[in-house]
Order: sequence, then structure tokens, then C-alpha cells
Amino acid sequence: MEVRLPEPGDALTGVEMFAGLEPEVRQRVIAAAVPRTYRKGQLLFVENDPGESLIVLRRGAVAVFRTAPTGERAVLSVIRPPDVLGEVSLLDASTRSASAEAIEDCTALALSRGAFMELVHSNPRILDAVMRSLGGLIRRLTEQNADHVFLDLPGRVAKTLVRLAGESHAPMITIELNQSQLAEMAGGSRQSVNQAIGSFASRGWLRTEGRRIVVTDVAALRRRAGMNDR
Ligand SMILES: Nc1ncnc2c1ncn2[C@@H]1O[C@@H]2COP(=O)(O)O[C@H]2[C@H]1O
Repeated sequence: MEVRLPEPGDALTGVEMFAGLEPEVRQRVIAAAVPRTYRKGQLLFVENDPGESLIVLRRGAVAVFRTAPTGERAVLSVIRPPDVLGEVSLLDASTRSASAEAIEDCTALALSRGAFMELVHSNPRILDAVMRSLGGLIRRLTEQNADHVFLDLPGRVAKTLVRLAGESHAPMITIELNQSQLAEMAGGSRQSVNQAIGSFASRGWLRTEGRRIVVTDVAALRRRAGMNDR
């Protein structure tokens, strides 16, 4: 009888950027990284801070956002494990391109710029993953730009909800997000986002429960967002 042993796991398990590393190198990365915890609502860093470390998110969720001079926020992305953040300013040796806030209690590993660059130089294979990650970011930005040109606000709200629902095929998907956060992500005023949510709710595509949105018809939202059927 075949006995399956549990997959060996470590603090970098599932993190694509470090997937191709030899076990000894992985252990060196883990030893060089500093564990961090962030409470919900805590800022990890602010736009224009010096970029000093790569953050490997292990638990929780982080919103990446830019702030307008009026104080208004635009959420660019929500990062979840096993994603990393903070790679842009390390690679262009510049300041943080956006701010980041824990939207759930988080645990993470922080790898200093020096340790990350040394790793990249001694393990060129990492460059493949770094390039893939930058390619993915550019692709997302291109899509976000196109959405702002081609989709109306309800379309962007629908698309944001579909993205947050992820790959789940469950008949009901609960998204822990209030309507202000949704407005920051979809790029619209709270009032117009509320109207879009009200109209989706009246068609039976979702319902709101306090700070949650329960999506009941992802396919309808996908169609409203102009996305292909799966
Ligand atoms: N538009 C975006 N979508 C997703 N992530 C982003 C976006 N812009 C910046 N980031 C991430 O947010 C981080 C902000 O700090 P960095 O510039 O060091 O690295 C950035 C990326 O990891």
C-alpha cells in the first residue's frame, strides 16, 4: 500500500517567487527574513517611503492604495497569501509606489532589499519569477486602464466583485467588504456604488448583510462586467 507523506511545508510554501529555490537557499532566505505582524487597520508602509523590504504575506489581507490630495483613496489591489508585495521599489531602487494597509490581522516575513538583491544575483532563476510577477502587474494595470475607459461604474463594481469572488464555484460567495471599500476599489463615489449594489440586489445577483456582500449569481455579474463566460 502506498503511504503518502504530508507535503513538506515551510514559511515560503506556495510563494511563486521562491518556488524554484534549492532547499538550502530557501532555508537561508527564511533565516534572513524577519517575522512581522500587523493588526487590522495598521499601515505596512506609505507611498513614497523608502523601499526597504519585500513583504511575503503569510496570513491576512492587505489593501494597496493611492491617496489623492483630497484624502480620497483608490484601492489598486487586495493582496492575499501567498502573494508578495513591495517588489517594485526594490527593483527600481526607488520609493514605494503605493501605500499598504492591513485589512485583516496579518502575519508576514520581511526580506531586506540587500538580502533580496543578493538572492537575485546568486540565483538568476529567481529572475524568471520576478519577471512573471512584473508581467502580471503590468497586465493588471492594462486591464484596469481599459476598464476605466470601456466600463461604466456598475460594470466596474460587477468586475470588482467577480475578482474578489476569485475562482470559487460555490453557489454563494461571501465577500467581507463594506460599500466604502468597494467604492475605493471600483473607482466611484460611495453613493453611486450603493446604487449599483441596490440594482444588483433587486435583480437577485447579491444581497448585503451588514459589512458583507453575499454574491448569489457570479455568472450574472460576469456578464454585467463584459467578461467571457467560463
Ligand atoms: N496597481 C497595482 N496593483 C497591485 N499591486 C500594486 C500596484 N501598484 C503597486 N503595487 C504593489 O504595492 C507595492 C507598493 O510598494 P512598492 O512600490 O515597493 O511595490 C508595490 C507593489 O508590490
